[in-house]
Amino acid sequence: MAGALPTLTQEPTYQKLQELFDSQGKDLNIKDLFVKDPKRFSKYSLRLHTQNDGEILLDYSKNRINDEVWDLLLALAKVRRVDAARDAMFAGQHINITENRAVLHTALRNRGTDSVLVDDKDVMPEVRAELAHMKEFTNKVISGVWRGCTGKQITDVVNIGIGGSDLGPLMVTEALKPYGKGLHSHFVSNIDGTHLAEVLKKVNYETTLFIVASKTFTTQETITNATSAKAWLLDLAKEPESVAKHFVALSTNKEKVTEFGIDSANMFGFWDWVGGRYSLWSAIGLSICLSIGFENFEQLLDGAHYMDNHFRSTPFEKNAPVILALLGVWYSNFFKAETHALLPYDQYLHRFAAYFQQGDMESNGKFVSKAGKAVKYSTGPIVWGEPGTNGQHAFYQLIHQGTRLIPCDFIAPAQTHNPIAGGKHHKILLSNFLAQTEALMAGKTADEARAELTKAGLCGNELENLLPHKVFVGNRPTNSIVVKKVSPFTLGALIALYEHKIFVQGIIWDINSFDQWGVELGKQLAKAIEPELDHCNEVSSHDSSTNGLINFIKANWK
Ligand SMILES: O=P(O)(O)OC[C@H]1O[C@@H](O)[C@H](O)[C@@H](O)[C@@H]1O
Repeated sequence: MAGALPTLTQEPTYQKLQELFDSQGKDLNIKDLFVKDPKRFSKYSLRLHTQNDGEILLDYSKNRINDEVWDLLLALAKVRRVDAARDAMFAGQHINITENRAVLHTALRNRGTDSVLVDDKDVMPEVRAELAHMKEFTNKVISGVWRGCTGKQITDVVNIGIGGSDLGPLMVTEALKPYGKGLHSHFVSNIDGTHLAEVLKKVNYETTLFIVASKTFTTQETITNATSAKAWLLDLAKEPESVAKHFVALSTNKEKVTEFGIDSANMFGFWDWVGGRYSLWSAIGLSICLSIGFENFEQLLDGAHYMDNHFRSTPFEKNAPVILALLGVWYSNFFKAETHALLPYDQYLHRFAAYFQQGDMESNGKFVSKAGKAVKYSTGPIVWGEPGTNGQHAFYQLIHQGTRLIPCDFIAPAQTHNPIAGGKHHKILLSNFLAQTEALMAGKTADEARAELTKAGLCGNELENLLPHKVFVGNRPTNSIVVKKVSPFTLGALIALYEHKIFVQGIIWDINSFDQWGVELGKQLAKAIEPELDHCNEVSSHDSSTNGLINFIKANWK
């Protein structure tokens, strides 16, 4: 076993990167780099050939890197032993050290014949059995063999879950709407009664299937929502037996599922080595299966498996997740960029950024190293974004002319599922995507702006006053990821690409990307406050702000 690594900032390669950043890296200008090197695009882009869904292009040439920087970043991945860490994950080692668990969402989409060992046991037979159960159930519901308590066919599926038990299924179901098999999908996550109430207004109890999705089956929001949905059903159906026709559970906790009143025959299981935010590939994906059919779900798994193989077997310089991760480290740790924008130019991907807010921020939003020491460098960025072109008319102003550096990933499909108006919409959409990355990189100099204003007839003070506002400094970095079409396969590959990017960054930052203790404190305090809301007396046990808020609410909520 190799010895412990120095802390990141003591790592000689990191220190060399810092020197390089100070001496020249911070001043690299992407536009100049393109002028100097006509082959820059072919040098800093990758084309991944997939079996059946065309190529995936990753263009990372519009970044503030040159060969020297890039070689050192690649060297950093090597000295931080990303390869050994990756192999340990795929081998089922307990890399989630604070929970003493393996991290094996990759086993869920292991489409080959290889076995995957966790604590010396091959988990693949169980994984395949669970997939077979999901397939059987999906086919029964879609074909109408599975019927509601009054004999009617299921038309609506309501997934009740939160966090990883909601965001993935919701994002994928939305992204793959063109592959829908006819069932209407609904998602209830928020404890706010409005969420459930609004969904219940839209559905008929006789034709609705509720999926209670919770890894632990103890999450307060999910259990409360599921209990209210069950009460709604029983109120209308009258018969307790109706629950068996209208409720299924996705969980690792059989005991709690049974306690809730769902027959274990209607439970789809998974395992503690599947993290919540990596669980859409497991039984948690049942609502995806019901939306797009099991064959398409398998395509999603195939796409992710394709990316897993790419990540496992490709040298770092051609390895898409490693490339994205290193660029993120360059901007977070050296340029001190605080955020990272995900900008899909595809309306179907409108929840993509929201999904990776959990994927990235819950994984890498950590301030202590694996050894429990406070780190002295930035870890996970703030992830955000909206689909183009909506974002352009909202926050792109700040990306172009604000004072902060915001590295952006643009994601676009060459083909649309909706080529309406003879493809005009898609052509405009893609032109905007292409123009934005060009504009962010090239900017507009004062001379260019002056020439434009002069041409428009301005002169004198009027021109001089307006001029600085018309300048774009440019040099804003972007990655572009282009797929042929957003299909189940390409989406699976894209999601796995980002999962592995997050993994690589977690290794470089020496943090545990697989726990989420930071969500617990608020839950604990909420449990203490809840009974206080029932007391008639004013509350005085907290700080004066929290007391004031509680007492104001108590005085006004009834
Ligand atoms: O699936 P469960 O057990 O209901 O958990 C839902 C979510 O619960 C949150 O508390 C966690 O931060 C998430 O990671 C998790 O996905």
